[in-house]
Amino acid sequence: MEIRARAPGKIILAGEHAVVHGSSAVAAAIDLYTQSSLHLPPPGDGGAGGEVEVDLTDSGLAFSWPCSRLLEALGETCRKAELQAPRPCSPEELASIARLVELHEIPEAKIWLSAGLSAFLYLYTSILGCRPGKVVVSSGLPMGAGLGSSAAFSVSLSGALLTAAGVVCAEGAVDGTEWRLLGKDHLELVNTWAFQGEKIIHGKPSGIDNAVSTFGSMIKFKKGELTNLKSGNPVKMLITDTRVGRNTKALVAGVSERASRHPDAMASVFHAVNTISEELSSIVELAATDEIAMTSKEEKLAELMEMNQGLLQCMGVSHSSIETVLRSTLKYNLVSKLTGAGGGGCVLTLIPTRILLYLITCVAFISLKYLRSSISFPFS
Ligand SMILES: Nc1ncnc2c1ncn2[C@@H]1O[C@H](COP(=O)(O)OP(=O)(O)O)[C@@H](O)[C@H]1O
Ligand SMILES: C[C@@](O)(CCOP(=O)(O)O)CC(=O)O
Ligand SMILES: [Mg+2]
Repeated sequence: MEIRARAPGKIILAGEHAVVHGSSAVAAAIDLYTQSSLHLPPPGDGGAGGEVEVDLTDSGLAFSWPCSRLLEALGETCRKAELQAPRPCSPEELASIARLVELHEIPEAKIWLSAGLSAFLYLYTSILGCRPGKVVVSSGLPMGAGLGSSAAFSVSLSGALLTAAGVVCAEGAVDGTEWRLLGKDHLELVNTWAFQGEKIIHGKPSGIDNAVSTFGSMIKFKKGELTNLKSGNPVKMLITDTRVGRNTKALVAGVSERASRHPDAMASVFHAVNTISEELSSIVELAATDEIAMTSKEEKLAELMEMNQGLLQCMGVSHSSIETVLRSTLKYNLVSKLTGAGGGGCVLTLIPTRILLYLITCVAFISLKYLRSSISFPFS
């Protein structure tokens, strides 16, 4: 039996980090996905002699554990958890999982994979028990770059595993693709499991990344509550990857440490971010029908993004590579902000309609010129 599930990455338009401390944030799914393909041998095949395998195709590494070894190390977990209400991974269980991951020598340059492997082992053994099987993971998302690869990994894995366990199943088709969607209740369950995976990778996630990866579209998120945002006119964003690697867990912990050193100052910063996210989400929802409204909507969005970036600098999560992108885009009067945990990773630049119209006019002018010269050429 083979089950395939995919989940998208995301951008955060406003509110990263502050959302961990209770502020609102706004995020949107993007069309880059992580896909998990689960292969299960027929029941009875492999048995106690079988293995649990994971093939991480993007990093070119594969790992496996004999089922008997997993059963010995995890005991209770391997008797399968209550699937409708996942329990958090206890520190003892996480330590046992970490020891299982350490059985493999992961190259130093790819040691960051160990958090993903721990999340994999937790999700697999909690949902399917110590049953043999193989998962092949592939992704179009850069890892550790702020586009939510950790959440897309946990969501796609949870989707495939819960489908195999028979507790969720796909319903309607996604327009124009070979993919089918899960119903609302099933998505809720996938989201709850994926959050447990994110906790293993991030330490203290807000839940926004797994929520937007599970439910898609554009959302406002505050203290676990999700509101779908209906955006009349889509805004265009350029995503620049600084290619500076960083780790969300460390950056989130750094902000919490700063908050405990300066509780009042940081509470004001988080409050300001909350106001920005609230205003941004209401602007997104304003149905812009004509050109003037769209322009003023973009101007407001740009200003809010600029203010949010300033507050992210206050939190200590910007980086010289991010500042370079900010300066470069500012030369063209374009506003940018980091997205995700910062410290490197990706930067968003709002591309206003005026620029798009300008580009379209340029392309039209060039093709017109080209047309003229190609027509006139034989006569000249
Ligand atoms: N396709 C994948 N295969 C294995 N691990 C993954 C994959 N995608 C994400 N991860 C795990 O998630 C981590 C990156 O998550 P994080 O630091 O939160 O950055 P982001 O979510 O912005 O990409 C990786 O170091 C790895 O442990
Ligand atoms: C910094 C944070 O707000 C977003 C992290 O996103 P990413 O892992 O950098 O894609 C953390 C969180 O909300 O869990
Ligand atoms: Mg992440």
